[in-house]
Amino acid sequence: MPKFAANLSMMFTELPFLDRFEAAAKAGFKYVEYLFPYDYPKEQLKVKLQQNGLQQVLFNTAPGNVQAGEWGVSAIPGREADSQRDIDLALEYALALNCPNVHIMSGVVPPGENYAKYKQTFIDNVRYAADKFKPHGIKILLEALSPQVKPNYLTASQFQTLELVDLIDRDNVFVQLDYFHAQNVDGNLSRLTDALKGKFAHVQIASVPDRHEPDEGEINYQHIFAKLDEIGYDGWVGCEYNPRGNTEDGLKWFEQYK
Ligand SMILES: O=C(O)C(=O)[C@H](O)CO
Ligand SMILES: [Mg+2]
Repeated sequence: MPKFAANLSMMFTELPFLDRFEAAAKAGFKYVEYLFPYDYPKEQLKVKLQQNGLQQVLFNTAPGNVQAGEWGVSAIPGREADSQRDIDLALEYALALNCPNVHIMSGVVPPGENYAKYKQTFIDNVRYAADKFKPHGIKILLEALSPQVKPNYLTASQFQTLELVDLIDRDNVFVQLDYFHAQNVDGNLSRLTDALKGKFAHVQIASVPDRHEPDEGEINYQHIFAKLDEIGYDGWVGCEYNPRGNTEDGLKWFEQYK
């Protein structure tokens, strides 16, 4: 049975961020993920996790200057120092929060820029991170984002991310398989899951096309969850969706998995 993690950046947004931990625990979650921890001291987040009996399973490196259109800097040529600073900070948080996975955000490649240069910059920066995280047993995750959500992100297809994982060639670097983006770009989700078997170490879910609860839309998540069990996937499944309304009211799909 999948181990579900509440995504506190998207779920329970009726509440201030720090109150979402308790809400997730009360709703029956044992695991949480969220985009960025950096607005809060790590000690404060650690207490929230402990108080509510939760394990943090994922967060991301810092996004850079979001107002200026950045969504990660690790692929941007000339920003290597910023990338390494973000990676070092992520490692500090991961150690303090005992978090087993960190997603390294690549960034956007503006049209007309030299794609190969961005790709190589990302490969170099992820290798830096992989070697720093390895002694601590922390996995690095790379994600493809569909153009509907983030146009011109370094990778849109799961297969582009898989190629990067192979080129980076470090045994603690994996694909973060977000089925919402995968359905938008690649489709054929059962075969895709087989093709990525052993190469992904975290999953995220949401309905397509509306990115709501996994009980509507064009993806049959009952089938996907059975597929993940069938291939022996033992990582977490992050609920990275925008609730249709009140978060708790939308959690009927989760009843059978508590
Ligand atoms: O947007 C997503 O799907 C994510 O998982 C990232 O963490 C942020 O882009
Ligand atoms: Mg995702």
